[in-house]
Amino acid sequence: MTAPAHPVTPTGVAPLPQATILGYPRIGRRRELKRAVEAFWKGKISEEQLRVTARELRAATRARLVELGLPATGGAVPESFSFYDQVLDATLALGAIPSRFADVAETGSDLASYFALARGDESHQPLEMTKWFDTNYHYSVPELSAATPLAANAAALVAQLAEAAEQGIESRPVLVGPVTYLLLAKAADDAAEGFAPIDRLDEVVAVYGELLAALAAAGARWVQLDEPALVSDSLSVPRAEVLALVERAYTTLGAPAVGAARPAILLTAPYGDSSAALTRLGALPVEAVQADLVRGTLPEEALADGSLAAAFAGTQLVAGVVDGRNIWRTDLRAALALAQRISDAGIATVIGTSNSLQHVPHDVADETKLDARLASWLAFADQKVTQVATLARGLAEGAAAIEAELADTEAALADRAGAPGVRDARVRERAAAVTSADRSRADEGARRDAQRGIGVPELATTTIGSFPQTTEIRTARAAFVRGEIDQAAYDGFLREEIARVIRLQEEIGLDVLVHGEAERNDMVQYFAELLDGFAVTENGWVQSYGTRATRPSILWGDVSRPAPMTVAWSAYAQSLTEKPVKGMLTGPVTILAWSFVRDDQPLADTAEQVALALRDEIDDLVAAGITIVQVDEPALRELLPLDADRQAAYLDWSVGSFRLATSGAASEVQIHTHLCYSEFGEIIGAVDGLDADVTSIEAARSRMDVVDPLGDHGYSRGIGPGVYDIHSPRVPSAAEQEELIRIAAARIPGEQLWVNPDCGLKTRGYEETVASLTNLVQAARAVRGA
Ligand code: MET
Ligand SMILES: [Zn+2]
Repeated sequence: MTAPAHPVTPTGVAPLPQATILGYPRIGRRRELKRAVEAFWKGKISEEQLRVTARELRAATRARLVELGLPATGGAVPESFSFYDQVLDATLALGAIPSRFADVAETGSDLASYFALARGDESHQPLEMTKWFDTNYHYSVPELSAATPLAANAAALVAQLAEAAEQGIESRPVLVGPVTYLLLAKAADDAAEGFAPIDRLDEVVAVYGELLAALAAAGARWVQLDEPALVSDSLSVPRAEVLALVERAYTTLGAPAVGAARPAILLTAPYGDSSAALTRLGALPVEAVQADLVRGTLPEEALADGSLAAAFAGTQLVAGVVDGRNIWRTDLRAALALAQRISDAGIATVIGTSNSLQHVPHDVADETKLDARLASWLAFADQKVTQVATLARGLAEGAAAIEAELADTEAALADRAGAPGVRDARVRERAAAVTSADRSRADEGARRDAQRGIGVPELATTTIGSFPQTTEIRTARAAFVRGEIDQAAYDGFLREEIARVIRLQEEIGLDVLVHGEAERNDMVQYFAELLDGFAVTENGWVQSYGTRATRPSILWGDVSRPAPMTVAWSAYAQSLTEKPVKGMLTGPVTILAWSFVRDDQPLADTAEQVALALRDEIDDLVAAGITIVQVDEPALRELLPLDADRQAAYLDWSVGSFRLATSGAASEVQIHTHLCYSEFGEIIGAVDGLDADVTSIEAARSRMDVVDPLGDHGYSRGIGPGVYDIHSPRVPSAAEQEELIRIAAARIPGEQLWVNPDCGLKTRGYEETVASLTNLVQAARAVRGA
């Protein structure tokens, strides 16, 4: 026999089964992984013990997925485990250890270097962390230069495949794809001027080729490569170019060198609309392509004229019809109809999720305290897997085969639509009556004059709101939640805490004080618990980064405010001091961004309802003697759609909701807002559009970089660029903070400039906080005196 004339492609590999998901939560149903990893960091368990826990968790996940209906063989079960972060996993698989970590890589075990990259150590700053697409998940940013080593390391992926095989499961390894990996990476500090990580695409693709060969040798039938870069207009290269890069990478990966083998490739495009690219993706030499059909749409024309089917000849299309970003039961009939249309066009169709289920909690069944009726409308990860399996059966055997499930979901959806609280006539009438006058305040000059009475000096010093959340605060809250102390005792504790924080700020000499937010477990959940229309979960944890998880609230109904939420605390704080105390609220966009939000009406409508509740809260704060109110919108940038076409509409409603919340305030009331990041180039117009009297932003790490664009934009109201980086326990000296104030003062007039930290202080300890704020006040005084 002669050598094959063409590369060994996986022709003949069994197609992907008709049901799959892109990934599954990996922190464990009771956050087992978090506990094990943190115990390992503290030296309480050994590396081997941690590895055992991780292995058990992975085994339990695979078994659960099969139990829920994914086929055990054929690659339907994804390997989506990560000790910390999937982008960091790719960094290790590529051996792309930044040069500044070379010493760690030489000495430690793989796992030790992994965590050193993630968290840093005495001699290394950790990799930077930033938000993953438009989610609230944060990944570890790869750092590359032309010299960063690259060497395939498939050991972890191969080991997982073998574990699965031992369980009798043929699983599918998952990796962030090469184009997305490089577009999310940043140039290392030691990289040459002008170097961009994507310059190394061909080399990186070669390493992916080696990884695929190793997986094929270990018996993998399928591999999943995630390329969400395909749906984003917010990357360093235009979207059309991303597609061209993907074509270049996968043309190479799809046709390996003569004689080399690879698993079948599932290329995914989660988190957005890939419809414009789908025909070209189908034509690539890969065996399956996933499209997010929740956020995205189908290319209808190409579907109708047969060109989509032609491109997908020999390629399966994984229809992401089950929403991996939200917790609602899928409308199964609509999802089936959508998948059926693809299948009817002659395309081999697989039912899938829109993205990895890592963004939703494990299981509705773990919620014992949730209202049973609300629970019946929900689907967490496990329920979504079942839905995927059900839809696959419907697609294979016809709708009649799943009629009971279709009817059951329909009944739940109908029940939800008509349930009390989902639509509240009073809330709707009020929202319908909103006019543009409700979104505007007097002009800023008039406001400035009216606010002189508050008595704020030039270069006024303040903080962002929260003071350290001490163990005593957490202990008291936990005791209250468990019913061990009563409301009166808990309130008394909080009043003492507020009094202490006010005294402390007076001693330090700050100009505008805060009450410290000790009563808040979380800046969104606190409001969710007090507003109608929200529910909170017991075990609905979702990974935010590394071992950190949050429990987003569920916004299920029309939102209204049964009673004031913050007034008693703010009024009490104000009663203790002559200085102004800022009222402190979380804005509508941030409340939506950090909750699971109803999917039966536009986000814009929901934001209006939240805004109206906040508007009433501001009225009540002002009536209680508060003269400054801060409405935090740290998530304004995060919710910006990845799709450029949708950005203007988003900015319009998000700014509109903030203005609706704040414009009821008389000119004498000073409205502040806070955004905790500095890259707001694309949204600077929107930040201006909020029309807040004062905006505080993060700026210390970038050394006030943001001040110039603000000046260029002609920003004319108050601005507080942070001079104290609260992300580390380090105490910035007065001289250092003074220098930053001077950089800003060179560009921004003193009466516009505020002096404050980058963000809230809740994660800091008291000792460092007091020292840093004392230096901050001293720095401001030095600049004022000059
Ligand atoms: C993530 S922004 C935090 C703002 C809030 N007021 C705080 O100080 O904690
Ligand atoms: Zn912040």
